[in-house]
Amino acid sequence: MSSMFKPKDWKNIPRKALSATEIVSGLAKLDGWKLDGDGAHVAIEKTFSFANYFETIAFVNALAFIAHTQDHHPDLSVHYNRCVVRFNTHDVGGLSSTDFECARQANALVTSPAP
Ligand SMILES: C[C@H](O)[C@H](O)[C@H]1CNC2=NC(N)=NC(=O)C2=N1
Repeated sequence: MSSMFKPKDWKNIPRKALSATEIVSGLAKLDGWKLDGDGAHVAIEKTFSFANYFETIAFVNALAFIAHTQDHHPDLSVHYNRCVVRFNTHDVGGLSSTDFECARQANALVTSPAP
């Protein structure tokens, strides 16, 4: 299997739930993401908008690639011209740095690089 498809192996990487302070400072660095829910169901969420269904599904496919390589899977709500993306880490019963890293990568999919 080529390394580009190799999922991250979390077995020997300790993960912890972020504190409220860490969550607030993480969100401040992420365009368009907000906090939703609480307790073990707390999540970060963003609605990505597109011109049509084709663009929406192209985004979903690119996001699936990120989810696979990170071995971290968002909840998705897919509509004609938008996709609501929610990350949380069920392994820690809250939010971890992986949620923020995946959210950063999701944003990068729709952000054009500086000229
Ligand atoms: C064993 C496997 O790596 C874990 O269960 C991964 C899979 N994908 C996951 N996805 C999300 N969103 N949260 C997790 O805690 C999580 N854990």
